[in-house]
Amino acid sequence: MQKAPSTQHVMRVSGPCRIPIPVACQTCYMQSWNGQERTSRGRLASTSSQVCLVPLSLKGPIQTPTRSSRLQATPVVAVAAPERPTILVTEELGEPGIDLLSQHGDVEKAYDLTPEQLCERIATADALIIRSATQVTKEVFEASKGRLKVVGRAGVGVDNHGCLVVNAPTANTIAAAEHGIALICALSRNVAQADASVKAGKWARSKYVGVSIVGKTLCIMGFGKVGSEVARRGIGLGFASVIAYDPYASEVKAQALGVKLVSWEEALAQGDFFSLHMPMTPQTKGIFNDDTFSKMKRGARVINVARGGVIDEPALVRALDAGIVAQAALDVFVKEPPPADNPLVGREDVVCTPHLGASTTEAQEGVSVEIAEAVVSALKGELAATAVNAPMVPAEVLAELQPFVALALGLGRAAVQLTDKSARILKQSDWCADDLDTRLLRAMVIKGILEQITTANVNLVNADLLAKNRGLRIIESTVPAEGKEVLKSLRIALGSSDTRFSAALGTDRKISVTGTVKGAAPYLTRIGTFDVDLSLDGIILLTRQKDQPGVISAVSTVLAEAGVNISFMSVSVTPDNDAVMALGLDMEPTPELLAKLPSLKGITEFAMFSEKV
Ligand SMILES: NC(=O)c1ccc[n+]([C@@H]2O[C@H](COP(=O)([O-])OP(=O)(O)OC[C@H]3O[C@@H](n4cnc5c(N)ncnc54)[C@H](O)[C@@H]3O)[C@@H](O)[C@H]2O)c1
Ligand SMILES: O=C(O)[C@H](O)COP(=O)(O)O
Repeated sequence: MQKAPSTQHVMRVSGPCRIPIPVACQTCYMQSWNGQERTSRGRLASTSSQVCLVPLSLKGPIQTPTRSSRLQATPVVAVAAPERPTILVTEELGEPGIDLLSQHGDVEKAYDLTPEQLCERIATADALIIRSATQVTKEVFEASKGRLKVVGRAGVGVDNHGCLVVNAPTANTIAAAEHGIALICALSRNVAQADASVKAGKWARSKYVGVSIVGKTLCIMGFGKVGSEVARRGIGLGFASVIAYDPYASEVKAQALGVKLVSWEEALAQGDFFSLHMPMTPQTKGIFNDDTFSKMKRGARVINVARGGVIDEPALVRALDAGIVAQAALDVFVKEPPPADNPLVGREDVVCTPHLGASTTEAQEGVSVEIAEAVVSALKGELAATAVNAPMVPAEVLAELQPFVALALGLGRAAVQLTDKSARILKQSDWCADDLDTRLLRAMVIKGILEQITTANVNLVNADLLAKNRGLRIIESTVPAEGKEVLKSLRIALGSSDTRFSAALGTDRKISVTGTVKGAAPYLTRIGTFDVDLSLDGIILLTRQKDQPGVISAVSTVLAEAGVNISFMSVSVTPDNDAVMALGLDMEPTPELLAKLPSLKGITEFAMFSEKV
């Protein structure tokens, strides 16, 4: 790809920085590698925004994307970090990824394991990195006995194991699209068959007369990352028209690329070359069946670089035999590798490759880094942008919720340190309750509560399950607030008769703490019925006293004598002279110091909690 002479198109890096993933230009949707410079350690470097490198000649008509088309859904998850995790890699991974993983944990490469061997090895692994040949079954999760925290790549039904699954969703997009194009060309000109024939000593020129692409219609089935890149390249190849079927695709994106979105029936009736790019789901399983093939033009060509299971293989054999499908090119199969008796493999009218879509040097380097960064970030307890078994939160919403993540965690920690029972979360928001997807915040509240009373790693995947297992009932409600903010405040109420600080009881007799975000920092604004104003950071000492002269100085003197510095203070007084004082301390007071507090004049109770866990 050459540098465009002049363009204002800007590439936005949606993943964490420094991952060499292809990113889409926000204006023309062209994907390019986000960074071509190598750092001194050989890694690809990138910046968070850069100029689109796509030559203008390759760009489709330009449309301004809508707000929704710009929103990228981002799954977010945090898991707790083991000190030096063991990372088991069961399939070949690029060296840049291995290097990165080795900086954060002990990497064990163990290729070609049998399912039984995988179950044995998994018992000592905190993270597992796989490619498509490794099946992570229920047995594998059971054999891990809860030690496995994250699987890098893919998995089904793992939510109940509380194990996060992350993948590398973008780094092989271009490679797969290029393979699709390679197969279209190979198919139309019989490249593979002719090559085999020459190598077998033949010179069969008339046998391998091909068909031209010019004047034909390329039909993209599944207009996602790979599909749209095949479409763009298809236009460059000279197809007369490129159409796409994808019930969920953006019209704006299609228009920008010069692709016409059509119905299922129209697609089948109009396509000459069908390039399949939909994921394997219950809806797409065997979607290319007898009925589908019967609706195609006679002599259609089918290219599958997606998943073998979207084609009903016996139906494709019948369609080839009937001449409805003239040729097929298959990179993927229902069972991989295909068994020797798979009738498709031996046919002259079918070109096969062994699941090579992602197999370019560049893509594998990119994938290795993308997955390594995702696994390391998950193990470090950071928000994992490529989690696949976690709720999707649009990037824009995530940006607005982000400051509330620390608040939710802090309030959960604060509330449970004042008691420990079931929780009620009240959100004050200007957003309609249905629009406010706050599963992330709920998970953080649960994490704040549970991490003090269990050793379990709480994350977005397992939070609800762990809460349920601990008998922690979470009730959420939202009250309207004025303004445009996504959230104004959060109130956590814990139902308990077992109160360590009775001033924290609200009018509903529940331990309650309320907070907000000020300048991106979490603040506690109310404890029980007392208004406070303190940053949720570090060690906090709460005292309750009669509002009378000398109490504040007595407490500060005791602290000062022990060398404990007060970083901030907030005092709230009710009309009947009941007062709560909140003090931020630079260091944790000793038990001896705390024992002196009840004897100080006016102090009726105190509690201390830490926001450093
Ligand atoms: N052969 C390889 O080595 C290789 C490499 C990369 C990706 N893949 C596969 O290619 C496929 C596409 O990957 P991607 O990264 O573009 O995914 P993607 O999620 O970006 O795109 C998939 C698209 O399919 C659409 N879709 C979903 N259900 C559909 C349906 N019933 N009919 C039509 N369209 C439907 C979605 O709306 C989406 O736009 C996946 O199956 C992926 O596993 C294979
Ligand atoms: O799903 C994918 O990313 C592709 O099918 C590539 O699979 P591979 O990593 O096993 O080549």
